[in-house]
Amino acid sequence: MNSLIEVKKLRKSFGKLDVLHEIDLAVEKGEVIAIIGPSGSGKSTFLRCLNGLETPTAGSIKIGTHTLKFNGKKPKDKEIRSLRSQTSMVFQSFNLFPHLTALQNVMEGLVTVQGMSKEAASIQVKGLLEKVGLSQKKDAFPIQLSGGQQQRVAIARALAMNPSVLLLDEPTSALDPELVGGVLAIIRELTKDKTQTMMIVTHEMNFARDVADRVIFMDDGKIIETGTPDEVFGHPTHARTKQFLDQLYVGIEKNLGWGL
Ligand SMILES: Nc1ncnc2c1ncn2[C@@H]1O[C@H](COP(=O)(O)OP(=O)(O)OP(=O)(O)O)[C@@H](O)[C@H]1O
Repeated sequence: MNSLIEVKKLRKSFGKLDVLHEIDLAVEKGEVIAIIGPSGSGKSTFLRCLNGLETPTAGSIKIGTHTLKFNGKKPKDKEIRSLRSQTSMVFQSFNLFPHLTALQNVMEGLVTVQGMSKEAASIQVKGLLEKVGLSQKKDAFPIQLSGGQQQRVAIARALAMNPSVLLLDEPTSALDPELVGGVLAIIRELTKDKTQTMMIVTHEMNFARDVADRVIFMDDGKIIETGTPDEVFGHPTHARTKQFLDQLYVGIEKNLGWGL
């Protein structure tokens, strides 16, 4: 079958540090994938490779009809742009432009990357601010918004580009605990119509269990186990997955707040 995303033998090293080891993965259109795993296992690096923020050392990435092969050399700007045009990323730390309002932040890519007029862009994105519950805040600057509201603007901004795949890198990790639920609720809503392909790196296990079609457990730069949420959380087959989940459960028993 022709999958929307096909990653083959993807490797990434930073100098002598091998961070991703031959990752193979196919993702179907409309699939919601949650990527879990210990700190430093390469989850963010993997997402960053998918949208061209990091250049893989070897392997290939196909998204839609574009395939990029990596051989240690810097890819052409045109090739990177082709990856970027199909992916939008939501970062842990929002990364909004401080001098632009919420509405202007959401419009920015349409105007500067896609060359749309400001009038047309503002009409197109108004519905998106509504979707993330922020139409009342369209003229607010990031500093006037809570972290949760800023992240919701960042989600609207990512959606504005109409990406083939939405990449979310620990979207609630930088938020105060009371703001996490609101942002997760927005993402949960987005997963409901099963049209937007999404890959979400998260430490929120309950959330992953709820929204994902498939959970991927990464450790040490490899995909160790993949399956439905019930399979991975309920009946993990690999010892490392079990150990990781057991550690989380011990964390909860000690009330360390792992978001389960
Ligand atoms: N730009 C970089 N230069 C050098 N090493 C890096 C760079 N980015 C990441 N690394 C290293 O790559 C490894 C994987 O990091 P990565 O952030 O992908 O892990 P992660 O699973 O997302 O971790 P976390 O859950 O803590 O965010 C780590 O050892 C990290 O220090």
